[in-house]
Amino acid sequence: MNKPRVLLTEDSPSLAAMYQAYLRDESIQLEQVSSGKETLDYLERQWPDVLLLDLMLPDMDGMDILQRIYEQGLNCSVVIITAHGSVDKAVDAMRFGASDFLSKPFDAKRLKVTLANTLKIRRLNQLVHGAHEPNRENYFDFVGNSLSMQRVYRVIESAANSKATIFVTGESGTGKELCASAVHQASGRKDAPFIAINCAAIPKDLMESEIFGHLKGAFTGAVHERKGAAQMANSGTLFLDEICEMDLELQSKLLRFIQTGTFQPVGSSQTEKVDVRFVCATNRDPLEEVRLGRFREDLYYRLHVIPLHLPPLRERGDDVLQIAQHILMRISEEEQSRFCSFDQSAQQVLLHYDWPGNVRQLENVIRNTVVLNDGEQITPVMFPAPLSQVQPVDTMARTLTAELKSTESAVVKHVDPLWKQERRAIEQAIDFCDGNIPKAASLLEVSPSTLYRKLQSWDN
Ligand SMILES: Nc1ncnc2c1ncn2[C@@H]1O[C@H](COP(=O)(O)OP(=O)(O)OP(=O)(O)O)[C@@H](O)[C@H]1O
Repeated sequence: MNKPRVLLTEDSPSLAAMYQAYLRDESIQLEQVSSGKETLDYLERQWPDVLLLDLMLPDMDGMDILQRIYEQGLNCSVVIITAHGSVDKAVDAMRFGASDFLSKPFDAKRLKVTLANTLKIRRLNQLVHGAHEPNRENYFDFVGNSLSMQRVYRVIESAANSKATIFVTGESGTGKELCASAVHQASGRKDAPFIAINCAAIPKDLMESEIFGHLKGAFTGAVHERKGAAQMANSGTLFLDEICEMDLELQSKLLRFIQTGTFQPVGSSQTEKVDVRFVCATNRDPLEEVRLGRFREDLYYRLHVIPLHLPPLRERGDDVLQIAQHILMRISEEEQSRFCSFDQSAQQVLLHYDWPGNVRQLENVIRNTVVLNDGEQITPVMFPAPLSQVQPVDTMARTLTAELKSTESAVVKHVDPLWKQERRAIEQAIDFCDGNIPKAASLLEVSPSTLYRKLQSWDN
């Protein structure tokens, strides 16, 4: 299990060092920042489980930070640190959702107990919240109510309203773009544009202009000024699919854009600023790509704020049937076909196939079946290969039972006498040892003379 993440906002270096020393042995990931701006920057990128927030900051009032967390509904518990005796402030802070407060000066024990209590209450709240969370049959365009997908829906739901980047991983065809679109639709940005860019599909030379736009005449063929995805996604969400395929040079420009929100269209010396929420996705292992030098480490850490893994279809249990039915109805309508269900055996095939291409492959299989066949109910023979070669489980069970029965009857009907079985075993051992009788005898754990004697008796 991941250790809880705790952010300490304390501008005094000596106090920060002292609190860090107090918490050195706790099982937490502790990070520290020194100003209000650093805290807000951090919260844009990720949420700590607990924020230990000093209210007296050099550049802003800690209450403003607390208020922002409260208004944005960020899922982060806040313990405020107040100057000695400022009880009113503490009361105000509790009104804005602070979980607890620490009045300076406090000792190690007080800090540890407060933090432990806050984490405990947080865990309990999550449990209670989880228990009351409805199990969703669908979520935006997702179909499926498996446990693994409930977790995905929950992460999208809680992260949607923050600006933190969501990094979606998962095999090809698992619904990563669907996920990005759900994040957008669940967020306060839903009325602004959702712009998706596939970093693998656009030629390297055009990618920069695709993201940042270009001025007229910026390069050969740039006959008109053109807006890029960054400008089009202003106030909305920018989805960067297959992010690991992006050229390294462009990765550094993207990093700058993410850090500052500013960029220059190709051919322009003017800087533009936009407000964009990023979601990115890859079907590769991003850390492995970092290790291989194909994905910038700093960009990885900038983007990998809220990781979200989409499980492959084969790990979603019965979801495959619900998704298949949903897709069948859609495709039947598009193709004006009469198909409206799968028979029992076809359902068994769908459930037991491995789906290496996930939902996209399922879609292709269903379209192929609907287009090339006619009827109301899909049966296994209608499926294209390799599905048509998958034996439905009931057929598999019947075959297995038949095989077992034939083996049983073979045992019952053809029991060889012991001397025959012994002879067969000895002959096999001698064969195995290329006629070397002492060796065969040693494998059979008898003396060579026993073998010679038996061989002689069979000759007679
Ligand atoms: N749970 C689901 N319910 C219904 N349809 C789904 C589901 N998951 C994926 N799909 C559909 O499957 C297809 C593939 O989904 P999507 O393009 O989002 O996958 P992807 O992971 O982004 O693929 P790739 O890695 O190849 O880019 C889409 O048509 C999408 O609508």
